[in-house]
Amino acid sequence: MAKARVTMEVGNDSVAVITIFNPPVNALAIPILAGLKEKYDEAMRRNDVRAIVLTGEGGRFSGGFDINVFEKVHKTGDISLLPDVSVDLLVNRIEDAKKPSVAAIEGLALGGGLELALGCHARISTPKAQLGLPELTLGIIPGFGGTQRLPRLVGLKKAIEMMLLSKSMTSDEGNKLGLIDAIVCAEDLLKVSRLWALNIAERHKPWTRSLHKADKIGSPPEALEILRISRQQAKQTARNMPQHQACLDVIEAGVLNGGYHGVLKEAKVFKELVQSDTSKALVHVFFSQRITSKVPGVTDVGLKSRHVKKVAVIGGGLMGSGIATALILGNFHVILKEINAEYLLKGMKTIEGNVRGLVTRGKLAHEEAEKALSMLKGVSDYSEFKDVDMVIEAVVENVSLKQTIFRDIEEACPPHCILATNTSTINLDVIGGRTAQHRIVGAHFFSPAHVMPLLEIVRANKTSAQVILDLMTVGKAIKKVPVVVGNCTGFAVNRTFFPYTQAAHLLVNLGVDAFRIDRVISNFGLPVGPFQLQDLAGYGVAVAVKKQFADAFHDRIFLSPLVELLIKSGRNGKNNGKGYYTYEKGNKPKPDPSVLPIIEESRRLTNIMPGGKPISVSDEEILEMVLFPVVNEACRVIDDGIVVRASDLDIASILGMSFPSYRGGIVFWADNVGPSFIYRSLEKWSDLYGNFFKPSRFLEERAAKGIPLSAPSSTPSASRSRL
Ligand SMILES: C[C@H](O)CC(=O)SCCNC(=O)CCNC(=O)[C@H](O)C(C)(C)COP(=O)(O)OP(=O)(O)OC[C@H]1O[C@@H](n2cnc3c(N)ncnc32)[C@H](O)[C@@H]1OP(=O)(O)O
Repeated sequence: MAKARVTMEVGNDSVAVITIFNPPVNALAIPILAGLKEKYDEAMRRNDVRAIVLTGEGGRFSGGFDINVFEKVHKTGDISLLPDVSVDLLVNRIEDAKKPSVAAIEGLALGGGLELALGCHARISTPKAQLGLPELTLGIIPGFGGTQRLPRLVGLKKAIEMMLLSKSMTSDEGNKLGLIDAIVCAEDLLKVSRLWALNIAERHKPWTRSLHKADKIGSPPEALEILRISRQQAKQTARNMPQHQACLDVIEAGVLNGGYHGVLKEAKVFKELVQSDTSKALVHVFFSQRITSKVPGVTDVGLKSRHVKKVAVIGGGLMGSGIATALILGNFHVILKEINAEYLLKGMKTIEGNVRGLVTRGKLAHEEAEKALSMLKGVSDYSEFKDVDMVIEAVVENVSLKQTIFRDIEEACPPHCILATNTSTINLDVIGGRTAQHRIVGAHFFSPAHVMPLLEIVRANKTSAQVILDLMTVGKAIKKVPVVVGNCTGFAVNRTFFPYTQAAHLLVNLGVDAFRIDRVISNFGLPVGPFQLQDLAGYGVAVAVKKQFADAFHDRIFLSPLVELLIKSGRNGKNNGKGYYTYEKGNKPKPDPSVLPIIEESRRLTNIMPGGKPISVSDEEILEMVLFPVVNEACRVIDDGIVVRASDLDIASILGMSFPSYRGGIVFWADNVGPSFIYRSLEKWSDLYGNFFKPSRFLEERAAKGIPLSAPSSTPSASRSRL
């Protein structure tokens, strides 16, 4: 690969074009920043340069500061690896220079990339460029002056929204708000930018130093009110994360004491946050998410994905209609099959509702919705299956029904057609039976399928690499993050998190309050606790899943009768408005005290409270007793080779189970807590409360040797891997 560099060319018009070259996103790596300083110094020195145009090679301005540097800081603890850019380059060399700069933006300008552009005296962009400051998603704040200059260009409210929600804007919107001075086609970008730069030099166009602008941030009382409201909102939406409040503090410093003061404070806070646990976790997530698309034996063997145009979805229930929605939104022709006209109509209506709901919430344009719906066709037999490229079966979790369907579709579909099942727990080898095994694959979506970002792609013994690659491509096209996993009961995510609900039930039967457990877990950062989650999923799912796991992992199951007792008493969770909580339209779910006698009945039946008395545990112990068994199962999943690498399980836990991303995922979090502590705790509880807590061999080994759970195994993976 060509070396990262910054070039400068001076034209006959006396404009120096400084270009960043660091594919694929022109990240601002240390040598790039050094190159920029050097070229700016040269441009200032040279008498034949009157103005500067700053741009990026290859259709992208810049994706921001090189995130690899943060990773290095996290690994070494050496904060001096971060260069001084904000004052040294942005303020001194660009903004306060005696020659004007114009940013010529194509494709994207994100993070430090946009901040470079903000330091310039004008910005010209191509249509549809993506402009944003997504630093908070990395646990940090903008560090090259973005917290100060963006509010001064687009207004405080908009800038706060862009930074706190990491929401980018298009050049069109930027143009309306004052971030972008002109929009031109890519062919004209440099020509117009050069002229613009010269016009600034000749004072025909304004020489704007955005750090010194004050007209868009309002009076201090107005600004402080906006900041107060934003702080309140961030308290609700960004619990347990320091960067949101820190960002608002830094903005406030600039509002009250001037932009330059704000820049200095920003630089200080930026460095502190880079060293925070949140940043370590979120940078880990950034790279781990990208590495999921590298699957040994699939993406490194020279295969090209085949073109999938038409997909059949079997089953128009909650999952099937969600999957069909995601597919039509991704521009795939979809055939939805149901067993009769009534069910079909219901499925089609759900899909329509999903799509129109996006329009109502402003997430989809009306025309896009109409186009998506035109890609959908409902059928009640297999006659239309003769030219489909992929089938995704999404019927109820019934083994014999699924086996029949797979026999039928093998006959009805063309030989190249991929045969996928959306089962969430059933072993693929059981479903497929004698079906052409190389074509069978698991396409495990998470509910609601058109919203949740994870697609677990399950590779059975004989699934071909081509089929995996094709499904990965389809997954990406419908904006999912595909994670390829091996075949076993529950696959990677549900298997890992099965002990989560089990542990919660065990604790309740030991006398701990169910609502307290839910509170502890949601304070930790999961959106809802295990009992509310059970309410949301419906108890039918809980019963079916328990059976699957009891069959597969009988050595570590806790059989609580509680869900069956709830069903017997006429409860079915959110579905019928009655679960552990009560559900009324427009109100938050409320703990239902009338569930307590049912819980008592369960305790009486299991009779596991030591001495018949509830155990006494702290909130911290509750958290550990629920999550350490999950870590324990994660260890088995890693040890069995169900995931390619431990970090895949981090991404799967975040995107499939809503494990808080700022804790880095289940394995990353466990390594932070310490395998040895987790091992000792599980061992203690297994002595007290039984086999459910028994530490796995993998955890025991790692704890004894002091090796992180995420470290690659020394055993050759080929002997163990199910992938
Ligand atoms: C001081 C400053 O305020 C601090 C900062 O600037 S922090 C950085 C802020 N910028 C960001 O957060 C943007 C991060 N990047 C992205 O969102 C996306 O990569 C993108 C929208 C730029 C491109 O997306 P897409 O085309 O799908 O490509 P994607 O697969 O994500 O990335 C391509 C490669 O570029 C790398 N990359 C992307 N942005 C990078 C960055 N800022 N630094 C280092 N590497 C980066 C990715 O790791 C990936 O590497 P790989 O091919 O080895 O896996």
